[in-house]
Amino acid sequence: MKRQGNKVGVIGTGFVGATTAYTLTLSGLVSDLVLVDKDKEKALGEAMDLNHGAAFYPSMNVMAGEYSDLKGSDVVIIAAGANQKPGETRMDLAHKNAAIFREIVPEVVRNAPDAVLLVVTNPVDVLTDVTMEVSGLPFGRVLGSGTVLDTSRLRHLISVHTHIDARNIHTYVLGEHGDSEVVAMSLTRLAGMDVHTFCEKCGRCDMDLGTALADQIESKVKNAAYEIIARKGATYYAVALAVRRIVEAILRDEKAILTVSGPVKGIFGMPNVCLSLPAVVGGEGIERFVPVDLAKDELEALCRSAEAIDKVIKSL
Ligand SMILES: NC(=O)C1=CN([C@@H]2O[C@H](COP(=O)(O)OP(=O)(O)OC[C@H]3O[C@@H](n4cnc5c(N)ncnc54)[C@H](O)[C@@H]3O)[C@@H](O)[C@H]2O)C=CC1
Ligand SMILES: CC(=O)C(=O)O
Repeated sequence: MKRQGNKVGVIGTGFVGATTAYTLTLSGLVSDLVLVDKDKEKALGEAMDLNHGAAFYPSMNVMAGEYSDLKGSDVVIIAAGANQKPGETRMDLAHKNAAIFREIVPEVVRNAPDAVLLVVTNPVDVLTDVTMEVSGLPFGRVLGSGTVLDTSRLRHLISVHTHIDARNIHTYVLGEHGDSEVVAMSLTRLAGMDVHTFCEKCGRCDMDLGTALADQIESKVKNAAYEIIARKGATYYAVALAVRRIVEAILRDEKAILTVSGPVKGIFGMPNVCLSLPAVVGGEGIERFVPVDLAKDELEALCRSAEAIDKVIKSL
């Protein structure tokens, strides 16, 4: 009998995987959620805890399982592997997490050959590349959460300074989800206006978004993960919400524009790596990237970001 509704798998039920599972239970998007972790007791404990809230969220089956339980999944989220310790960069995780992905991805594809694979583990761009290579899936069916989180951080910070709802701020962080990412201030729009025009016309902001403030915001976006990890050891709430949003765009075939990570071969003369550009996301994952007009310095920074990712991929 055909299953009614959507089935999602989460591989890795640490801080990120478990919090993502929690956001999905609240979302009403999913009918079947399967949690897989090499630590089976951890996955089982998370499934039990989520099931005990079943009286308070829309009906769904949550189970801890094996890879074979992923059969029929529409989306499989991979959040397994090492996270950053204070002082570590995301790229420092590349070798150990690539080795983990070479174990996980064949199991996922064997059991859920029709699923869209959504990579969250860091370094997310490098591992999206590894997942594409190991899975052999076509363009779009493998995507990384990329800079959807960073873009949300940027929208929040602009919101704080302009007193405008973050959901009404259009802006993008592009490139690597990591140290070389590009805060594309030139693309920022509020009510159709660039930030300077908006601040001039609005007159109610406590500060104009001038260059000094834009630099401060850029630095805060880039250092956000380090700041949080130094204080509480890991980041997970905002990324889980970002992943929930990507899953929503896929399951509802939304054609939403999101800065997910995927292969950018042929765009701006960049090497063929995975990184984030605004992309149209629907039922089959990434449908296409949207060409954007960047300022010259942003385009140069984006190309440097692609080269930084390429260097790490070539070192694997
Ligand atoms: N893309 C993004 O925006 C973000 C990515 N992350 C990344 O997500 C990843 C997970 O972070 P946390 O949940 O904080 O780590 P964590 O250490 O809390 O959880 C990792 C989980 O992966 C499991 N695992 C390890 N090897 C496995 C394998 N071979 N098969 C199945 N499960 C396995 C572990 O048992 C553990 O439960 C890290 O790489 C982290 O850097 C974290 C925040 C944001
Ligand atoms: C850990 C990480 O990648 C982040 O919070 O951005």
